[in-house]
Amino acid sequence: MDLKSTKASPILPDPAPINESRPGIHSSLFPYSQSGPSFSTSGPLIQRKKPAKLDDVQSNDWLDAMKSSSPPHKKAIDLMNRYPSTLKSFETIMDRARNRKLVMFLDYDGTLSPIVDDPDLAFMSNDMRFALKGVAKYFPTAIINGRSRNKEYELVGLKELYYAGSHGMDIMFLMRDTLSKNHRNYVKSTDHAGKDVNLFQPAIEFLPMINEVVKNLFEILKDIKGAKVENHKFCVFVHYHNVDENGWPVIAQYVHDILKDYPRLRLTHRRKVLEVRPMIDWNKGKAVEFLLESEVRFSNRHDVLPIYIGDDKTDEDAFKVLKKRNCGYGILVCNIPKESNTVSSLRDTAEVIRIQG
Ligand SMILES: O=P(O)(O)OC[C@H]1O[C@H](O[C@H]2O[C@H](CO)[C@@H](O)[C@H](O)[C@H]2O)[C@H](O)[C@@H](O)[C@@H]1O
Repeated sequence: MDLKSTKASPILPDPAPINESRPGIHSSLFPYSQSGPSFSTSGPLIQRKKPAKLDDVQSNDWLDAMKSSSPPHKKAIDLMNRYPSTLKSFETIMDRARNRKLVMFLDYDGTLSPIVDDPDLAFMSNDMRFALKGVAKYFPTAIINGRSRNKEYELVGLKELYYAGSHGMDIMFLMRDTLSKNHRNYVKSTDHAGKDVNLFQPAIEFLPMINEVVKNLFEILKDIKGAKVENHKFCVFVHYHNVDENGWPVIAQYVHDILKDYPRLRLTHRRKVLEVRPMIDWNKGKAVEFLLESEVRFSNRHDVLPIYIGDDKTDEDAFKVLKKRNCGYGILVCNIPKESNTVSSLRDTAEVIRIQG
């Protein structure tokens, strides 16, 4: 990545006026949408009352999106024609890795730990930890996930890794004075071993706003049985895995009511999770480019072989970067057919352990 480009702000320009063609729902609730009022840090007044009508979410796509993002678990289908098993091409990958600097990127949820209904119980196995430690001994290894950086570290617990939390909006990397001087998105800090590190936080100006939203969501959803709000520093997640489907419209309306006052935050639908994050041009792919550049000075080197293993839609941004640069390998962890920018796949976390072993 061109270093100069990291100095340009990834913050998207102020949104345009409200989209009148979507009555009843604020257009900021659609990805990269355009919408009204300017940046507010004072925050809306949240009144904890049951939404009288559910017009906003019912007359729009919210409920449909919640349902279609949360289908019942499908039976595993053979993916081998579409994305052949990485286990089969592993020798080829290792051949290409000879005389090159391999750099490993991994997602956490669904990649290092199996997907479970309660996000607090998404632990990785000791076998996985052991395998990961083995990889990190020889190659720079980074975890890039939607959770907060601290949470990632708490779950993985290996000091020798790089951690990029909040979908890459909170990257910890080693000191490079040339990179870190006088930029508002760089923060000096220390890692878990007390070593000096830099943080790159492209959404740092959104922090007060996100904190307000977290507070309001906790307050308004606290009595909804099964609803869970997760604060992941630069993103917030509302899980409704354990909420009865009749309660989904109420959750949708509450979240909608809060977000309509924050046009610079966007909402995405994931499987039984609503996700709120800053509307900035930054994602896991940009985080990969950033780490490759800051840690291995990638742009001047042809001997670097990045491998990215992930299972989620958000990992596709990283797969796309590798594909566009025509370098390295994106590996999809998946046991159902879906569109992806990878060329090979692993079925589950057990296979992720195998290729690291
Ligand atoms: O980095 P990602 O792969 O995009 O995932 C980030 C999210 O991970 C967690 O949610 C996912 O795993 C949960 C535990 O297995 C599961 O319950 C949920 O359905 C998955 O979406 C985490 O809870 C979220 O806050 C993260 O955003």
